[in-house]
Amino acid sequence: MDLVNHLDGRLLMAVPKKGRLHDAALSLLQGSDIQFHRHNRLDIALCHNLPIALVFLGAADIPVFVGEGRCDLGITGQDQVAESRATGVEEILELGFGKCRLQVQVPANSDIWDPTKLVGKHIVSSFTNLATAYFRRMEEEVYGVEAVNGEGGMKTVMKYVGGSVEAACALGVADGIVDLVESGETMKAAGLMAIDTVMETQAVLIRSKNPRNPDLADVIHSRIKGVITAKKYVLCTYNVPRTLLPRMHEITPGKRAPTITSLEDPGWVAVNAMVEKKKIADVMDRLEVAGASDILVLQISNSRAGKD
Ligand SMILES: Nc1ncnc2c1ncn2[C@@H]1O[C@H](COP(=O)(O)OP(=O)(O)OP(=O)(O)O)[C@@H](O)[C@H]1O
Ligand SMILES: O=P(O)(O)OC[C@H]1O[C@H](OP(=O)(O)OP(=O)(O)O)[C@H](O)[C@@H]1O
Repeated sequence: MDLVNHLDGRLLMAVPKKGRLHDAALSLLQGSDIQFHRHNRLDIALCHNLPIALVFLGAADIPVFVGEGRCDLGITGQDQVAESRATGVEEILELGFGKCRLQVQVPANSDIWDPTKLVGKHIVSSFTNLATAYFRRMEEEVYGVEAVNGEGGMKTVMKYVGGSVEAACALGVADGIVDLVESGETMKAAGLMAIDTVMETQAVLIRSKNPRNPDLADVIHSRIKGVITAKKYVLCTYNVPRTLLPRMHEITPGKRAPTITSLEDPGWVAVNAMVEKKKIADVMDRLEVAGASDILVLQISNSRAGKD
């Protein structure tokens, strides 16, 4: 198949080809009804039902390709967007997965508790741009802005390593590292402890500032937002005497406002309201105490809200 000719006029969407973000990104595409078949070993897949092609790339390369306008949309980590320093990229939607922290770590048995104590020492990271900017701030704290901008500041030595960054301290290559932490298991297993957070990150939908087909980019944005909202919320429905509505409104304000429907029984109403999944148990307890009955919780399989 002549893929290059088939790409003509299609919106190009970059997706992580492996790693932590891959599965969740594919699940979002599936929920958004972006249908494709990826041929064995091919990093480009044409969609059957939309004029889109998916481009499977490393998470770190995605902001670069989108920033240069070679791809129009992309899914990657906020950490990768910041590290890439890509200026042609807009972060348009936080996706709620791939949540972790980029942290400064040192050997757990070291007496370094303050990151300024690492100034002038050896640091290893896969995020050398973010780590360099961070240690520049530390150097400014220690030596003052003028000294660091002039020749006086002692430079922290930054070394790039593409993977297994946690091994650097044990190998004697680094005094500290800057790497991602989620559960902390990897850090603990490597005998390290975190002493500061450089940034919090999660997966994000990014868009080129000049997409090939802005209308289609908007449609995909909207579909993905619908899937995210559906995953985040449930629909809570219950019956309640109309007189109790003000209190109910406080407990279930809904996303915009709850829907109130009259019941055959005069004086009673039915209420429908979207509630964040993580709060639903507490909300049900409070509704019951406040006098609601017939409380039901329904999963939302997809959603589309108006503009915020
Ligand atoms: N433990 C984690 N928990 C949650 N999200 C993570 C975690 N580790 C990484 N991420 C997110 O996933 C992104 C990709 O990290 P991952 O380790 O999967 O790299 P990768 O795709 O294998 O890339 P590489 O080609 O550098 O190996 C990170 O930039 C970060 O946003
Ligand atoms: O705090 P934790 O839950 O242990 O997660 C942190 C680890 O996850 C990431 O690596 P990943 O396992 O994706 O593999 P990689 O080193 O090949 O990137 C990251 O680079 C850390 O090493």
